[in-house]
Amino acid sequence: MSVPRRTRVKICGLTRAEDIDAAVAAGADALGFVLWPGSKRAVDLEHLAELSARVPAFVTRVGLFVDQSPAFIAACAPHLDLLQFHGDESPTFCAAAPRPWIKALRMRDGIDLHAAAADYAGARGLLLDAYKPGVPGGTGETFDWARIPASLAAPVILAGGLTAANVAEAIATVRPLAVDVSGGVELAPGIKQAELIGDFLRGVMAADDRLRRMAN
Ligand SMILES: O=C(O)c1ccccc1NCC(=O)[C@H](O)[C@H](O)COP(=O)(O)O
Repeated sequence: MSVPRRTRVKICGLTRAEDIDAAVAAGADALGFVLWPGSKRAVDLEHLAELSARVPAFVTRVGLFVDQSPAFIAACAPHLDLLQFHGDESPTFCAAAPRPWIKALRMRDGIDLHAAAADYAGARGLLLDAYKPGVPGGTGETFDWARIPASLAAPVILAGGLTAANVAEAIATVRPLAVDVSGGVELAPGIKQAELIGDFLRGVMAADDRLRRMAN
């Protein structure tokens, strides 16, 4: 009988060395750095280089962009392992990326996830996030996880308003490849709290353990 895989965890919106250390120590699989200057969690290229150098092997460094130039993305790429396109980037734009990439899709009413999965077939995953008009991401809001079809032909990274309190239900509902959190583990935008990060990772591990017990 197959054993449910471990749910991967991305901690996003990191701006401080101590928060990188806390996320790595808690067992995060990926760390997200927001390169979009309109975010309160944004880092610039120089800061990215400094923070990226602190990330150990086997932890994925994710750079997050919103409709930014290929030249800027190329300048950031040496410090990143994975690109997250969080704007209206076309499949052609994404396919030209200098690194493996994931596409963020904001769950606005009427979105056709099957069509999007076909359009962005080159993505290493689809990050499904809450939709809030005028706010590209980091909303701190959830969406109806039941809207995600189990048959979606793409690895799902679930995002949007996740916390230690709701992540188990999110995993049981969606059974995503990974979960992504930003606001749910911070005291203020870009300022993470180690205890909240630990609580979140423990919530993910408890959810996975429960699914394993159910499978046996
Ligand atoms: O985090 C931001 O400030 C942000 C700004 C603009 C585009 C995307 C942004 N974050 C993308 C992420 O991957 C977040 O982790 C995701 O939206 C979930 O955020 P939250 O609801 O706060 O957990």
